[in-house]
Amino acid sequence: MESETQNPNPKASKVETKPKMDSKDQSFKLQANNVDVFYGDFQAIKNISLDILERSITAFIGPSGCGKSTFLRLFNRMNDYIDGFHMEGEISLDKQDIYDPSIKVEELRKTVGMVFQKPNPFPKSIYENVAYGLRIQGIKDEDFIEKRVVESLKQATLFSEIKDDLDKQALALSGGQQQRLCIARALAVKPSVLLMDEPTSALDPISSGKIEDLVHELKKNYTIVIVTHNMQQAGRVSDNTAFLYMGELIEYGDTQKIFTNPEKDRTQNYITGRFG
Ligand SMILES: Nc1ncnc2c1ncn2[C@@H]1O[C@H](COP(=O)(O)OP(=O)(O)OP(=O)(O)O)[C@@H](O)[C@H]1O
Repeated sequence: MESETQNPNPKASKVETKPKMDSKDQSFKLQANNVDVFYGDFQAIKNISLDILERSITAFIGPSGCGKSTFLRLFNRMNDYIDGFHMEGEISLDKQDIYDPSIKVEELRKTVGMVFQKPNPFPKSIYENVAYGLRIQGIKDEDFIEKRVVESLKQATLFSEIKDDLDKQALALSGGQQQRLCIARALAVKPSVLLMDEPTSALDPISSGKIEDLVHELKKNYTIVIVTHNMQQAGRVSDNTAFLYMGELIEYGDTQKIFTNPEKDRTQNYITGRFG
């Protein structure tokens, strides 16, 4: 067996899995441990381990098809119903295995909310879109619902724009407003984690900027994981960045470091636009 002393640089190929903590009372909110994902015979995620800090923003970057969305969706079990999906390894939230048979997926998704690439409001009023998650929980107290709707719309920095139009069709809003509405809808059930899969890719630069500001603001109270193809965006909004390539985690750590002085050539080539 090869001993470490025979390897001149044993750390050269090791991938860091834990980001640096800002303070001692921060902890890891989400953890992936030796995770493999298969769609039928195809392996989309290859032995990824990675820890995500609470109240931080973590970006997943990498070329199309490298597994970013698949990996993101593991954290609220959105892949479960995909034909041929199979996972090995462990994903935990607050140190609890979320694939344990005792876990109720609906409960998990209250804690781990998701915002998708294309804004997808329901064909209902603005108010009812945000109230939806509360109503399906069986909450009937209208005063409580109204308070939560207003609070969530304010958090999503949409309230001032639509406060006189709460009964208006959500689909009549602009794309950027619809996306903020979807964020308000996700926030209304009081999650602690928000997964965002390319949340600004369908939006104009001004709307994208508003979402970025909002994400930054939400970090105070939420753990946010964002998939993005936009390098500038990853650099601007995230604290830590994970670079994936062909299903593998190539590099993970402080965003500024990844973007200015990455450890791996592949990361350097990707962030400087040489492929992807
Ligand atoms: N439902 C599915 N069935 C079979 N293969 C799939 C399925 N979804 C994704 N894949 C494959 O898994 C791999 C990872 O896909 P995934 O969508 O996670 O990548 P991605 O990095 O998010 O890509 P993009 O940036 O283009 O959205 C790809 O090769 C893709 O073709």
